[in-house]
Amino acid sequence: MACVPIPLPDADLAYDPQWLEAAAADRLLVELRDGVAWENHRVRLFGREHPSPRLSCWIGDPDTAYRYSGSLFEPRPWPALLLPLRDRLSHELGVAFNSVLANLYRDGHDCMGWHSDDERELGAAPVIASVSLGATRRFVLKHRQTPQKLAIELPHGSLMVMAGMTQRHYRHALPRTVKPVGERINLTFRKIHPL
Ligand SMILES: O=C(O)CCC(=O)C(=O)O
Ligand SMILES: [Fe+2]
Repeated sequence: MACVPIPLPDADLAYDPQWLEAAAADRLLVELRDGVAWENHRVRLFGREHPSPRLSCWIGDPDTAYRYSGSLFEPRPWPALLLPLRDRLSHELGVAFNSVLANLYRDGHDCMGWHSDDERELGAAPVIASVSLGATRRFVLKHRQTPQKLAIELPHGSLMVMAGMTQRHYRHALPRTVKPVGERINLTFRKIHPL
């Protein structure tokens, strides 16, 4: 299966429901869950710090420190198992990805609130390649100015690419769910331009 465009005004989205073969996705899920130094990053909301409702790890080349939600994250070195993934994405998308934010959603309570990946160090029109593993969760996008919305279920082994003006015009989120869902790991590969 190859990436197909998802039509959405003012956005540039492509999606492959089965970018990874099932066996490769299974292995990656287990190895990342057990091998990544998961941390509970703190996020600032209305001037107050809170533990974020998920576990995370910022991974990348040594010059990819990332300022996010009021904190500066120094990258952890690349685990060997992510290198073939990074190289395949860089090749397929023509982007020299140098970092990845890994998130672990332990169950349906874990989530990510509305945001755009529009930090200055990502540049004006970032390509963000999002690989999902484990439980299927709903990913939602909402236009900043119009009622335009999109919801898509991201299954095990899928790839969602956000490019062009997507971050400028849309926010996205991974909502909480009351359905009983298992663990999910999401990897968002990025290219940081050191400032
Ligand atoms: O978990 C997801 O699918 C979204 C993650 C995300 O938006 C991010 O890491 O910036
Ligand atoms: Fe994001």
